[in-house]
Amino acid sequence: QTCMRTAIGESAQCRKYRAGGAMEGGQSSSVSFVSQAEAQAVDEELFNEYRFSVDQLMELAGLSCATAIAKAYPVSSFTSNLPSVLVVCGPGNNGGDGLVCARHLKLFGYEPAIFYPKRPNKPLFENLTTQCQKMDIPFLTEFPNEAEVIDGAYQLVVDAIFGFSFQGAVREPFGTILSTLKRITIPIASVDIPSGWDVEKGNPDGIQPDMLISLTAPKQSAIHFLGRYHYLGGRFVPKALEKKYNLNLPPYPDTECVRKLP
Ligand SMILES: [K+]
Repeated sequence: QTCMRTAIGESAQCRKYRAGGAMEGGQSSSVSFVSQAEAQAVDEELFNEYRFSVDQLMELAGLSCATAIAKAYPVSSFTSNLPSVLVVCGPGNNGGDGLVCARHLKLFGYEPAIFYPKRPNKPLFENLTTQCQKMDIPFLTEFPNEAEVIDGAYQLVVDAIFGFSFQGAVREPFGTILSTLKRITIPIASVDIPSGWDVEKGNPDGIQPDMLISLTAPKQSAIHFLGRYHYLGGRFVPKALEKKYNLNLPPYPDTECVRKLP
């Protein structure tokens, strides 16, 4: 199957929205909202056919997240000198994006702290962890389970718990973490997908982030995103791959690694 979108047929139209207006020749450009299977197929192809390494794409993904956060919540917009950001990292690559994002946030002048309860036993994640430690980014040993404590200590939470491979009921310790994150009042910026949301259907009872950074292409659940800032990041998709999956990615401005979506 060369293009899974073909199998989705007409209904795919419902999952597209206007992002870039009309293209040359009168054809409209609208970014596609991809299914979980499509997101995984694009991911596999980037690694297996296009020969990218996970480290490469994770670096660009995490940098995109930090860049989008800096655009939506500039350091100068906070009253405290160093805006503190709690970055919650999950057990897969979404968590890896969170580690990279934290490192870039630190370089951008934020004061990140990381909670990383389930660490994969792989050099990639160990190296990302060491890089953060050596940049004096603290790792919390316990999650503050009172919403008020988080509200008092931080200005923003980065949700890098689950991405497009999330499935089924949330297992601990992430169930407790997500139920606390539902009660905080400071904004949440979600990496790729609001954690705990079904990748396609969303989750009306889940966390409601203020910001979503869709990586590669928005997933179908992004239709249910009601926050203020929706950004597209991960400017690494080769044109042929974009065409094969009819991603219809809107153009990024000049050399930017992110762009705002309506
Ligand atoms: K996430």
